[in-house]
Amino acid sequence: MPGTLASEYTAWKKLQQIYDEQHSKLVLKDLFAQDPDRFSKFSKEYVSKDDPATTFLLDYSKNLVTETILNALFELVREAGVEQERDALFSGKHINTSEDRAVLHVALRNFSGWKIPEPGVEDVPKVLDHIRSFTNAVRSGEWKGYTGKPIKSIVNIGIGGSDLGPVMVTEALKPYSKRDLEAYFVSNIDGTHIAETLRVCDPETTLFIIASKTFTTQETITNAESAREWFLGHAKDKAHVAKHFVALSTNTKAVTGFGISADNMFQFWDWVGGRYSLWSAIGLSIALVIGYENFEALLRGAHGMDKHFRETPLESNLPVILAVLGIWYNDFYGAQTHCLLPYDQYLHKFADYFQQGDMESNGKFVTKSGQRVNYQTGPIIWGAAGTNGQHSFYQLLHQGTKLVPADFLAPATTHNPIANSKHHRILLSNFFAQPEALAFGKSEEQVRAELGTSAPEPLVKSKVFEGNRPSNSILFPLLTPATLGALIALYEHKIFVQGAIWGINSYDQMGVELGKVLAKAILAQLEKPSDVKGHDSSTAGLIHYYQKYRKE
Ligand SMILES: O=P(O)(O)OC[C@H]1O[C@@H](O)[C@@H](O)[C@@H](O)[C@@H]1O
Repeated sequence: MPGTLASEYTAWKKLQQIYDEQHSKLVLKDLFAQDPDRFSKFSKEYVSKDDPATTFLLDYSKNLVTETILNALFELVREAGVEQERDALFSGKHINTSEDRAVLHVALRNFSGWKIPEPGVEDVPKVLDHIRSFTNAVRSGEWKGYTGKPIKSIVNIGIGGSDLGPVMVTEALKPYSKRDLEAYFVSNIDGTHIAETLRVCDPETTLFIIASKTFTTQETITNAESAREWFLGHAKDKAHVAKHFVALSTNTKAVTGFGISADNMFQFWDWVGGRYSLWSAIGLSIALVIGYENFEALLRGAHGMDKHFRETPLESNLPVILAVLGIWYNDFYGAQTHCLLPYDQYLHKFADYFQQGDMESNGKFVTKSGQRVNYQTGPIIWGAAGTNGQHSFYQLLHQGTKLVPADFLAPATTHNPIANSKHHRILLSNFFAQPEALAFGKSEEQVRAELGTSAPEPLVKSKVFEGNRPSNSILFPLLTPATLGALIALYEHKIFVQGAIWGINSYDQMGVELGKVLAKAILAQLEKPSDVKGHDSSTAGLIHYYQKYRKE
């Protein structure tokens, strides 16, 4: 319930007691040995009600849980009022309380006609139509640049939620992309990012997409201004901007002020959070790259998961299951991080994307009612595409001193079955082997048997894998737009459930503000040492050192 600290719930206290009494006895090897049905009990197949081809298997049997623990976790979900909060989300209640906003990314992919009484929702189909017609015009070559040539490159200029979703999805769905349309993404204020991008672009055939919800973000506006300057350096006439610059924003005034006409603006609304915005106009670059039909399939895939989340009882509700498992490790085992490990090169930006999705949503220490929490909230999200991670940080996952719960994701079939799918079989053998190794390890006896009795003791010890390290596995037939949509929505709703249990507002991002304000003040002081005022000696010392070397 809003206003209650999670640690005050009866179910939370019960979970603490269970943890204290049982955790040393929760050994995966034993749990599997004791119950031959463990896999079938603790795995679920998702099949979209709208499209049975959108399906995946979630195996959560390799977690340090029993039915009793899961039941206590579901009790926690009920006691925290997550179901009521979920209904509030879908009905457009202003659950982003600090900003007094609805949270309606689900309205951007609402193919069931759910009634959501929030201004702007009725305009969603109009914007989708705008995306469709513009995308078709650019992809067919009908949309021409200022010298009459079709568009060959698009440059999305945006940061955070206005960058990471399009980057992740266009990478993930590359097999569906128009290969003769190059897509670039410029986010960093570091001039290197825009400079290196412009170096390979031709002003006659490049379309700039300025993606910013607020249209005030310093990085994006500065990069957009530099892009416009570069463009006008070639095109000369300002009238040509209309053929080469479009904007994705909620802020019409700032967009037209920048010189982009309202006709070239794709609208969205303040109820779309930046990190939940790839489904909105922010997804224009995705639609351009994969085509409108595939973009819609992505949205439909997500909508299927919305339905599942809204309608499925807690015990079978996949986002809820992932959320409570996360809570169990984060709040009772004291795990600090959560690892996302897609065994799919196309998903190599998946962890980066959910780093913002999860950490900006749930990295909060006050509840919605302003109390300081006395428990851990959002985990640190990290990860890499398999098998690269195996040759890098998996050492710590297997033998380090930290508990790192992990999600493994993989497609059963590949878009690139080269060498008769030999690569893919090797990839998948690793996808199956790693969770097994993490869970069951290798005992000292096994090591001794392998090395023989004369093996030095330190060598034996160094080869032991304690095991008992938990993971989820998600296996899907093929990475299609709809499957990707379902997977993203799965994690979005997981984040929602966790935030609701912790009682925090998952939809504001106050923590990004202070640094921005300080940077603004410092920017005005960078010229002369005598301007540097009001800082601690460390910050002042750093600025003074910079000033010794600064060049125009
Ligand atoms: O889309 P705009 O408004 O440029 O914001 C871009 C990003 O800015 C950051 O400071 C965060 O607030 C993110 O949530 C947001 O996605």
